Amino acid sequence: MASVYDRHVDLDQFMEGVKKRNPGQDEFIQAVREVSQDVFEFIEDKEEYHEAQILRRIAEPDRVVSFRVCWEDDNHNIRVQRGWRVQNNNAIGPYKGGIRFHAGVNESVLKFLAFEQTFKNSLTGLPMGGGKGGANFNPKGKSDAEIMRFCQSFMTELYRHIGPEIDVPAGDIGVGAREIGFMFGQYKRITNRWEGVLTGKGLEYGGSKMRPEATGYGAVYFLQNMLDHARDGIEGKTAVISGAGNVALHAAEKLTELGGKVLTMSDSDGFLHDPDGIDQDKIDWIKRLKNERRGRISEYCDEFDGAEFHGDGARPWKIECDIALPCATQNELDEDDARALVDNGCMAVVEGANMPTTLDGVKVFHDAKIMYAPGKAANAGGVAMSGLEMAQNSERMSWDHDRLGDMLTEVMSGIHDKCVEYGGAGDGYLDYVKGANIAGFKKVADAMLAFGVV
Ligand SMILES: NC(=O)C1=CN([C@@H]2O[C@H](COP(=O)(O)OP(=O)(O)OC[C@H]3O[C@@H](n4cnc5c(N)ncnc54)[C@H](O)[C@@H]3O)[C@@H](O)[C@H]2O)C=CC1
Ligand SMILES: O=C(O)CCC(=O)C(=O)O
Repeated sequence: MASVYDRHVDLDQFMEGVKKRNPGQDEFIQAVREVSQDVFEFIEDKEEYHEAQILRRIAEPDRVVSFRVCWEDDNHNIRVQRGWRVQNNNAIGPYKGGIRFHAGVNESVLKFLAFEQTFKNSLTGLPMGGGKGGANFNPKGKSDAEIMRFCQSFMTELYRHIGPEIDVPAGDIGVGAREIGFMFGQYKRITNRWEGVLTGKGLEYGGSKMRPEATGYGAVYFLQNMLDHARDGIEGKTAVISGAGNVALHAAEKLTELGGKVLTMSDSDGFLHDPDGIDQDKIDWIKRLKNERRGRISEYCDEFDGAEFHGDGARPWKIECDIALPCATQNELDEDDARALVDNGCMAVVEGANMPTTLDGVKVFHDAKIMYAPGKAANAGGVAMSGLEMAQNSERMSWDHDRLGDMLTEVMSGIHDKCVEYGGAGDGYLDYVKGANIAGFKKVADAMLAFGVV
């Protein structure tokens, strides 16, 4: 048995070590395995990466901070939640990544997200390291005042760990413009500093145009690049989308604009199927439902004739489509779902969410040789726009919509190019997972080599 210090452990021995060091952290172990299988192949004949134990170091967060978040609900009950910030790696820039408020948040989920973010941020070409944070707080059904008190309490601890040159959080599930506003206000109050410490801010106080749209639009631009590469296009294609949040709605909007027909959207209660297509007017209605009335997606079927709701947490993957865009959460598309998509003729899967497909599901897509873009490549438009928000804050300027739109399309096609460069499978199939993993790894690894043993 090789020791953990042996620089020539194989993939299985490496993963045994990861499992031992991170007991019970299934999501984190899954994310490390997905990256490691490609990176091991890439570094096979590259002694410098083995010697410096680079992969082992990237898979060990620089630090994980956890803290108590105490707040008072509207009935004057004292509530206690746990908050975290995982600072995974800052080799190429300040830690950067969203904050998630969701009942299912735990250390494993945030470690997997921070690990993935490290490679994603590297792929954007911008100087950002990888981090992620959040709390096991369920915002569903909470009043605005409760959300404000929770955000203020969360920031009252988090502020000491972040800063524009240290770690710059943003939104993620359960954290949108409202929550970023409350957290930014509290940071400013505590520190007496106005600085670009968060991204996804409102336009009145340093936010970037295009940030709300960037993740969903970027995913569709990535799809466009994939289809171009295969000499095809979006016009006339049907799409199945999960989620009804920031990423899902903007992906639906851009797909519709480019001539695609969106058939489904979902939330944790289930999914709606609208065979007539969810057009821009319907998307605007869902935006108001989710962002203003904070209602459930099932209400759509009371409003629009011909749409059907599938409840009990049902997922939309059995609906026949050309394209699938999982845009809700991790592990929402398993092996059976993947098989249903392939059997129904789906030609491309593009991940708006982070790690929405299980490892067995990914294998189904690869075996069937359909186009499959992992989240770290396809949903990088959001964090790329956040990087541009940081740049605008640093130079005290605000760039216009067209300039930012052009930069977003350039970043997405740059990521596609990197996947093409590193993702060739030898038989003509383009393995986007391999391409994204290797290109994302190489930049971070080379920076770490330059620093020596730190
Ligand atoms: N907001 C951003 O800029 C980025 C978000 N992402 C990823 O995209 C995904 C969605 O994030 P956002 O749209 O920002 O969040 P959001 O909070 O705006 O929307 C999340 C959506 O997912 C649904 N959802 C949450 N948990 C679920 C569950 N257990 N089962 C089924 N549906 C569930 C919610 O009902 C909601 O429709 C996440 O995986 C996030 O990490 C990735 C890159 C950037
Ligand atoms: O904009 C950001 O900093 C983070 C976005 C994010 O959380 C993600 O890419 O998963």
